[in-house]
Amino acid sequence: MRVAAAKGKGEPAALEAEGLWKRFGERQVLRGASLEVAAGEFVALLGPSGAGKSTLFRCLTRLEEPDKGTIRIAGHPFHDLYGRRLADARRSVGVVFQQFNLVRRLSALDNVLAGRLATTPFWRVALRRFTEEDRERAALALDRVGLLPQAHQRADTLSGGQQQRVAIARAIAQGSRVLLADEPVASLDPANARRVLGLMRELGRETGLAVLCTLHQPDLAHEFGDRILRMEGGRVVPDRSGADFGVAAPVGFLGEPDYEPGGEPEDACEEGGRGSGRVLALKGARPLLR
Ligand SMILES: Nc1ncnc2c1ncn2[C@@H]1O[C@H](COP(=O)(O)OP(=O)(O)OP(=O)(O)O)[C@@H](O)[C@H]1O
Repeated sequence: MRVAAAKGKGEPAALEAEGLWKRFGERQVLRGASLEVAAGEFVALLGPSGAGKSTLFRCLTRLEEPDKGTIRIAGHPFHDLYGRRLADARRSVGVVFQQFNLVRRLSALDNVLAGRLATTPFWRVALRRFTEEDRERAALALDRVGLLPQAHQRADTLSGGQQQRVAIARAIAQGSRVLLADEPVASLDPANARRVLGLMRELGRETGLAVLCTLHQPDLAHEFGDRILRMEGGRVVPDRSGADFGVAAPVGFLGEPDYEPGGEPEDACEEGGRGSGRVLALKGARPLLR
């Protein structure tokens, strides 16, 4: 079974994993985990502690090698790349972790510039001579997450929420098509958690960034997710707990309709493409299965 994204006809998913298996010693953690995330979609992944969410994420970035299975980014195979080609392709996948993954003693701007490393010759990095274009791109990304005034502030003096926003800016600056966020709000207070999740969702809608985000709080998953999946028995399955929360429509519909006023949700759904996942969710908050 594959948990499919709502996307346009013939359009590849931004992220597609199929049949991922991963074993650590006697412990079979992934047992054929499959999922898709469409461009612009925010998919929340729930699951109890130890279910294998972080393992899945590490496999999706190839920080951990899956024993079996395929991974595609925008339709291009990612699972069989090595060396320079893997490093280049990794730029397409931004990451935000629970433990703020910034270089603590570097400024916010330098941390965002680090996202440009894959495209910058080594001598430029060694001499910290980034091009004007790199600097402008990094500054624009910081501006987008509301942190331009903190550009020269050391990362370890920023609040937790600000650090996560820097990590998001780094993904924007490196031109990622997919953002993998592994419990990005676990260490944040509720207001900051909502701000970070809201930012990721907005970016998806503005730029087509596909977001896969693990969460421990089902209420946040229901508030922000266009679709909600769950890790169970080493596989990814649709989350069935929506009814528990009385979820009918995702917040995007309540606050930011993205189809023609007066148009039927079903019309938008038939059209497919960006945004159709959200409208599809209106038809019952049920993910597509194929
Ligand atoms: N490198 C490793 N070596 C051995 N076992 C591992 C390794 N990484 C993960 N595991 C095991 O795999 C299982 C899944 O761990 P994982 O961190 O993926 O779960 P999780 O769903 O992310 O949990 P949590 O929500 O608590 O972060 C656990 O039993 C864990 O001990």
